[in-house]
Amino acid sequence: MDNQQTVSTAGSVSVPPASVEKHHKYEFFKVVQGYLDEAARVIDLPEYIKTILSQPKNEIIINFPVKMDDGSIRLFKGYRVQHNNLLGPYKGGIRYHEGVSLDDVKALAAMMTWKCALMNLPLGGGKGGVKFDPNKVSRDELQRITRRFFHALGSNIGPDTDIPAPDVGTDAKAMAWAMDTYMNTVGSLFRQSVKGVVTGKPVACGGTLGREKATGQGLVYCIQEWAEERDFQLGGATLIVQGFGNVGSFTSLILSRLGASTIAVGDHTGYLYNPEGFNPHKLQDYVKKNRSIAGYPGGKHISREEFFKIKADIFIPAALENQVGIDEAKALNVKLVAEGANGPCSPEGERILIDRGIDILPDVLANAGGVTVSYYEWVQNKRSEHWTLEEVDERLEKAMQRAYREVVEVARQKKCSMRVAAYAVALQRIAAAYGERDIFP
Ligand SMILES: NC(=O)C1=CN([C@@H]2O[C@H](COP(=O)(O)OP(=O)(O)OC[C@H]3O[C@@H](n4cnc5c(N)ncnc54)[C@H](O)[C@@H]3O)[C@@H](O)[C@H]2O)C=CC1
Ligand SMILES: O=C(O)CCC(=O)C(=O)O
Repeated sequence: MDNQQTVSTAGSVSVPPASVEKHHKYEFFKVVQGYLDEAARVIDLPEYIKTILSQPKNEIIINFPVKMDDGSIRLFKGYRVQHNNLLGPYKGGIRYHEGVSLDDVKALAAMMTWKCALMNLPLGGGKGGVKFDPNKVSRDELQRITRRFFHALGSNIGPDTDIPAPDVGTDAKAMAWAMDTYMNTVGSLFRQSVKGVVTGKPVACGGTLGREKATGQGLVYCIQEWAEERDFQLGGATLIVQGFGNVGSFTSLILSRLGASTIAVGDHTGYLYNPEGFNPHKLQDYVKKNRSIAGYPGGKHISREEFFKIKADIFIPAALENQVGIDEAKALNVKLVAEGANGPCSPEGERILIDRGIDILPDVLANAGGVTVSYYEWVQNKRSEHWTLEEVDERLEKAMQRAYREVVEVARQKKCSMRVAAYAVALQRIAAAYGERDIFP
């Protein structure tokens, strides 16, 4: 295969040439590093640990060719960033999106390190992505892109090395292709069945019950904790939801069972408003068939600006990073922003929300249900077990409640934001592990 790989391993092996990435307008990795700095100050993190965590361990960039339906060969750029594996194998999703860049993937990989540590999972942080628009390729092309990418990743991933999962633009089907590719290449060398090389697989090929809805389910458990603390009734509450893919649609659906209604939704094609509330089942089915909310009957078309001004109780950002900047934060007319997406609020946006008294459930806590159930899937694969949905949900509920309460307690003690507190809890766990190892004798 005609693949080019650039692998850098901090402190050893090869140092890659200076990044050829175009300078990204929103420097997501810098933003995440800013939160790391803040949390490090709050807990007095030893400087050497901050130094180690300030860059990922490995940044893998792969240019790989794929045959398209018209017979042409197109070159794709894929990334896998392995941020830290102190607590366990690298873990994190694979994103297919036209905007994917090394900077984004680095930021998202670092966030996986904090998320797994916060949830007390024996996993580290990683993230991957391929830069293309999955809505503009056929199903067959999507399969060939996935198989070529995972073939090229080769033994850089593995059930005890680095375990990918779905993220924006990927789903259970993509994970089935990924697992099959791995099993027929690297896996076959060891003659081993290695289902645990990816999570978020279809249940029929080793996935767990409850993973598809897990991020939305975890977000709802978190929102329920917030509601209980505030004596806020979710029955009758109103939501606005940006992004109606996996996370947005399941959050809307699960909250509807608690009596909350989604009155506005938006995605990459536009925004819709329905003061009577959308039917989340019907809308989810429509999006599964049509790949977007475009053309869905029963809602009034509104602009993005109008969407952010709608009066509601809760805003669920479930699309991409940097969606709530200064203007959106000034416009939002809600009590709570529950971050389903990773990095939806810019630091400036967050500051304005806090000043306006709007609560924020930060991403590394709020959307950690996905990776937590991915961990359950990995454990089931290792033990050759099948857990019931009730067992998965019960464990997830307890895990989210524990993490929520821990973060609230640190935020109270240290008088810091929930986000900084979430980072602080994660960093304390990482610092304890580094401390015990005496890595610089
Ligand atoms: N899938 C998972 O288990 C987890 C996902 N997340 C995060 O949640 C967010 C959403 O992920 P998924 O639901 O998995 O992806 P998805 O691909 O299923 O859905 C993404 C949604 O965002 C919308 N979108 C894309 N660009 C947009 C734009 N410019 N403006 C408005 N909407 C736009 C899409 O139309 C789609 O509705 C991402 O930030 C992801 O990293 C976080 C934890 C786990
Ligand atoms: O389930 C996983 O391993 C990854 C989830 C993920 O990518 C995320 O939490 O952002």
